[in-house]
Amino acid sequence: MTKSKLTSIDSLSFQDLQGDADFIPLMTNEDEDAMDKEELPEVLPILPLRNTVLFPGVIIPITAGRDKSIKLINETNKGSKIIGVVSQKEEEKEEPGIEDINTTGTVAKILRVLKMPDGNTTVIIQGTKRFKVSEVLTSEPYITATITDVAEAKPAKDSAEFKEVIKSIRKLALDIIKDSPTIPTEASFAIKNIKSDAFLINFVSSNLNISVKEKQELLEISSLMDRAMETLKYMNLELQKLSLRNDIHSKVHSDINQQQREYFLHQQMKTIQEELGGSSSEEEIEAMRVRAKSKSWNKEVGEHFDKELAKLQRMNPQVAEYSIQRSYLDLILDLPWNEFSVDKFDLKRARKILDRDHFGLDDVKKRIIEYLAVLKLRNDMKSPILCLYGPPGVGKTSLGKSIAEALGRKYVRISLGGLRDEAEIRGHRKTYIGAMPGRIIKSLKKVKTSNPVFVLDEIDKLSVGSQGDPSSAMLEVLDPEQNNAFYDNFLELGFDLSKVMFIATSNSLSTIQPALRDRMEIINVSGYTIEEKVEIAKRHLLPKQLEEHGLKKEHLQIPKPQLEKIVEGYTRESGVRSLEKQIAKMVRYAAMNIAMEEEYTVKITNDIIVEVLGAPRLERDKYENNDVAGVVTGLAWTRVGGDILFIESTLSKGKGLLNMTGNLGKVMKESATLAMEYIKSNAELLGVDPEVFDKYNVHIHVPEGATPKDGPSAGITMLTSLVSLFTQRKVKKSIAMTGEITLRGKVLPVGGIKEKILAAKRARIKEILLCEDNKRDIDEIKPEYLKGLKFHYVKEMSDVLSLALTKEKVKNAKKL
Ligand SMILES: Nc1ncnc2c1ncn2[C@@H]1O[C@H](COP(=O)(O)OP(=O)(O)OP(=O)(O)O)[C@@H](O)[C@H]1O
Repeated sequence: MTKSKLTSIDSLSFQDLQGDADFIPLMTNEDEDAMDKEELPEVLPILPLRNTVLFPGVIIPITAGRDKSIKLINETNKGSKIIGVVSQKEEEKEEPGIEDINTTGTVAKILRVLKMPDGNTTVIIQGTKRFKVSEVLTSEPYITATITDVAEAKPAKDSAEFKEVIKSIRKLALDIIKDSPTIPTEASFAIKNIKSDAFLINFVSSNLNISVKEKQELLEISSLMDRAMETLKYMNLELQKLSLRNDIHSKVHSDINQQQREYFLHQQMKTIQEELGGSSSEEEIEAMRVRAKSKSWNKEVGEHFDKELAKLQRMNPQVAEYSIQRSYLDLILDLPWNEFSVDKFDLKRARKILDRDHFGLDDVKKRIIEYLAVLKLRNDMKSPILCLYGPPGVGKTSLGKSIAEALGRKYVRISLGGLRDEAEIRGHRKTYIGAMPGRIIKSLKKVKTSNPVFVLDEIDKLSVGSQGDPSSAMLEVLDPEQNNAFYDNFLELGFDLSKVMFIATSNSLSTIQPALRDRMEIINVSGYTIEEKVEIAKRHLLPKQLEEHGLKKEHLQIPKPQLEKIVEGYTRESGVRSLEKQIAKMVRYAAMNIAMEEEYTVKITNDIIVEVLGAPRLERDKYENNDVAGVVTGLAWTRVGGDILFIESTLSKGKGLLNMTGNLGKVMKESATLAMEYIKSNAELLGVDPEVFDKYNVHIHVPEGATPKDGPSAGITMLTSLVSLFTQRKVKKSIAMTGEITLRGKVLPVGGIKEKILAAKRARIKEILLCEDNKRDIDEIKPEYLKGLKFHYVKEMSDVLSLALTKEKVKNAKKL
């Protein structure tokens, strides 16, 4: 249906028509019949309509502009008010002749004539009956012609089919009105109120959105049923077109709606942010884009970044995800993709730096320089990862720092001690609350180059927890075949670690996962002798502490003997960490005196040492006398380096029970049982009365009961202690031993020799008993470490006993 083709000459809207109640003829079927029966005049003035067809019963306004039409209307309006209305065959014809008009038309009644301010005349006419032009009489001043009636074939009054068709027309008309965006909904009232079937057909036909030619064809159909069917066909078509258009419209509309909504919200957000004084998200995003241009990442990372940035742009800055996304993008921007520092491969300079920072450690330094040489020649980092292994405080971590300086690389360190969660290394997926990248990626972000010296401290203390196994993540980090694309869960991108120089440090090798250990080149950094410690204190620790406390070299003097006293009496360690603490105390003492302006230079004496550090804590002398049977010095290895230990045993009246105390582990207890059984089975050979075993209980104790002790290496010490006890023979002075025993009295080699030797030296031991197979370990130790020590290599327990025990009995020897 249309609103625009209702008029003959100019347009007048359907709405205008509906707006005036007079224009809706509330006709009934009876009115229609009466109209049909009306007598027609023989001759009628003929008014050609340019762009519409008038149907019987329908009221339309027409605007007459042509002279002929105005004249016809004016004259007829004064008289009969009846005219014949026909449509033109071609709209454009200004002066249509008889051949230019259709011969079937509608008789119309002039209802009202309105003179318009623009000079046009608007006439409201109502169709009554169809007619056919028989003969044109005049063409001037307007066309007149004789006409004939065109009978209308109406269906039978009770035709059910016709009734259904009418019903359909009414329903379709209502549907069309509902769907059409241009027809006002009031039109549905008109449709509902039309009582006459023929008028309904004509009214709808008149308003159909079809061409004049098609309307004319409808008018010419004489059978009302046929015309109704034809109208129905057009209506169906119209409804389909409308629903198609609505579909397209709603689709386009919803797209635009969503966009508009977002735009609107963004604008609001921007305003709020500006009000709050924060930088607007747009500026932030733009800044990121600018930064991204300067990055030298590869295409894949670039594309990923662009995608993620677009995601950020679509986000509402007020939601939590926005800040997660922003810090994610910041991380990508902060990471040093393909950014490297230039290596300094001057090996002489490197050696100088290592010597400047660390005293001694010649082997270690040599290994490091060799490593750097390989690096220089190959110029790729696919060489094994270094692992500095040794007791605490021997300078493993600080060596890493010196290596970085020697190479001209940045230095970064992470401590892996007690780390149980795999995510600490590999990061959490972004979807977790509080997700973060792992420590590797975080450190690289901090250090800002892709080739730093990366110290992984305490790699032996990685432990398997409920949150996965961090060692397996470490494997990926350290594997030269895989680490060129290390995947961090948070970063979601592979990062190239192949140019990073990893240096791990460890106190123990046994607790490092075997696969991890395989990937590393182990460099042993064993502890220091007393002399070395004194040198380290003099050259490094003291100057360092003076500087930290704001003092100058001349403010404090610690002579060598006093340094030695501090080392011996107040520290018991392989490294120098607690020595550094004791020196710090001395420096503080000097600082206090100088600040109180009592003296300018403080010279440390033995008395001052006792005043500041208290009485010496470590007095070994009480163990050094050999007046008691059953007390023997053993050598032990612990994670904190080598140490000496004492085995004491006593006899008491009883029934041959063996007691052990001193927090001993299973293996150590087994060693004691073994020693006991060996003595029992060789009693006579050893000069022991076999009856003693049933009359006495034996108690073995290893002092410092709070420290757990374990391992087989105290075997020969226990045996010597027990034989000394049963024979009441003296143990040689200043002798120490280490070695495992078998039931047959063989001595087996043990580990940790280097550390044990250093510990023995610290304890001023003179002679050491070892298994013959341990000789090769001794050969590897620098001769200066061995100065003042005598080694006895043994195979059998009998050798041990003859070397360790004197013939002499102890004072006050027991009679067994
Ligand atoms: N040979 C040395 N020369 C100079 N200073 C040293 C030497 N060895 C250790 N130090 C100093 O001792 C301190 C402790 O060293 P560092 O922290 O490197 O020990 P570490 O072996 O890494 O211990 P941990 O196993 O507990 O990590 C540092 O201040 C270091 O400079």
